[in-house]
Amino acid sequence: MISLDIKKTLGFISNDAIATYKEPIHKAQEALENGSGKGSDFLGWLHLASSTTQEHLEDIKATAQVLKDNCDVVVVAGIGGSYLGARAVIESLSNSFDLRLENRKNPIILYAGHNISEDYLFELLEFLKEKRFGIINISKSGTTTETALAFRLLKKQCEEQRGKAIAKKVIVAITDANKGAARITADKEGYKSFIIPDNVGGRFSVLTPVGLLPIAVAGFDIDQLIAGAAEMEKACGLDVPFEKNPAAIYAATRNELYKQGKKIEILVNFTPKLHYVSEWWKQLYGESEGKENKGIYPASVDLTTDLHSMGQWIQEGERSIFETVISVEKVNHELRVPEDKENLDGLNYLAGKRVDEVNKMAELGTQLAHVDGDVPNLRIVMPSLNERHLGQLIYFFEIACGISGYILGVNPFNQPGVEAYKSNMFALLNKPGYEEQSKAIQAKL
Ligand SMILES: O=P(O)(O)OC[C@H]1O[C@H](O)[C@H](O)[C@@H](O)[C@@H]1O
Repeated sequence: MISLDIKKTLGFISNDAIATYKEPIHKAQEALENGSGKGSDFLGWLHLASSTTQEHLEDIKATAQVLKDNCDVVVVAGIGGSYLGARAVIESLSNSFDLRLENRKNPIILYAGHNISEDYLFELLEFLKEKRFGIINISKSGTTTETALAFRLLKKQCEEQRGKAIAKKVIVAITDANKGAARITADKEGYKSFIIPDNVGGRFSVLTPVGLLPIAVAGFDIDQLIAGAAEMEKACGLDVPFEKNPAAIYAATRNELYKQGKKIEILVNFTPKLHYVSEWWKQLYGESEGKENKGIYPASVDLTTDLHSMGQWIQEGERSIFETVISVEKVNHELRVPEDKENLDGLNYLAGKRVDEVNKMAELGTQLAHVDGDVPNLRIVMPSLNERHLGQLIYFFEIACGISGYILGVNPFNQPGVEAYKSNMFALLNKPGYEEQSKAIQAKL
């Protein structure tokens, strides 16, 4: 089971200060459970894992099998909550050189619809030429421009390359039950489709087919992922005492640090496999808390890589940061530093040691240095990187986010600010219906 260690924050905030959150956090938890808080239309994620049926998982696995049988490459088209969760799990569990592996059992997973780069899309379509590829088109609203644009291009190429009949088999839609262009297209074309429940917002949707289908196509165990999340649901339940509830302690600690002027939380890992877990986490916390002119700014670094770029700032820059380190206890492979007779590099003092031992000492040394540099450190310990622990981590962050947002006093389940760039873009592109905004924006240029 993953666990949380906040000892290295206690030189900055006191246990007593954390204890003052006991009552408000209990109230926040009750509000989540009873649906009496802000944004209560979007609490479908709260008991999603424990209420997921085997039948639902089998349906997803069967669809994944169709894609596996018929595709060498599957493109996941989606943005924000419609791709980050899947990518976080897939990249955590995949071989670091997955794209280069031959004799594959599972399709290569590629991503699109998360940018509007012409070069990216051109090069993707070039790569897909003559490949047996399929598409998972993911959009809760079914109207997101980035995703719709990529899907239009991908669908055309898939149909031209593989024929309409096969295209219909290898294109799957994950979207709203009734609304949006993605739903209309899926129904008209007869694609297999999955529904994103109304009451699950994009950034909380990784344990719906949004995350589960791509993860299953990539060959990972979605039963274990859901089982892990359900375990964490129990560990963070309303009946668990405050001191024993990791999500409550995380929410309390980060809110207290924020109150003490620590405005930026940096999520830290020591393995590049977790890079997209940080990207997923940034959306989860950024969109949930960053509103009404408040909210901790969620940032991330990959270490030790970024110690050689951002390390200086973290050690000695403005003291407005704290870190949450995700520490993986046991790595999956064993590699020891070889003895070298000449020892030209002076590394013989490490001979015989596991590479991970070196990494762990880098981690410990970094933590101590940063704490000495006045950067409070939280530590989330993952026993190992597998589906079960990732499921636990996902739910831990989700429930802590709901609680934390309520403590902050915001609605953690909306994202009104995201619309501003969209309406400007539509106005600039003269989208029908935006005539007034088009005129107004032209006057600003
Ligand atoms: O799933 P979609 O409706 O396409 O939305 C994709 C993403 O973009 C939106 O603008 C929101 O800010 C995100 O919360 C969402 O995850």
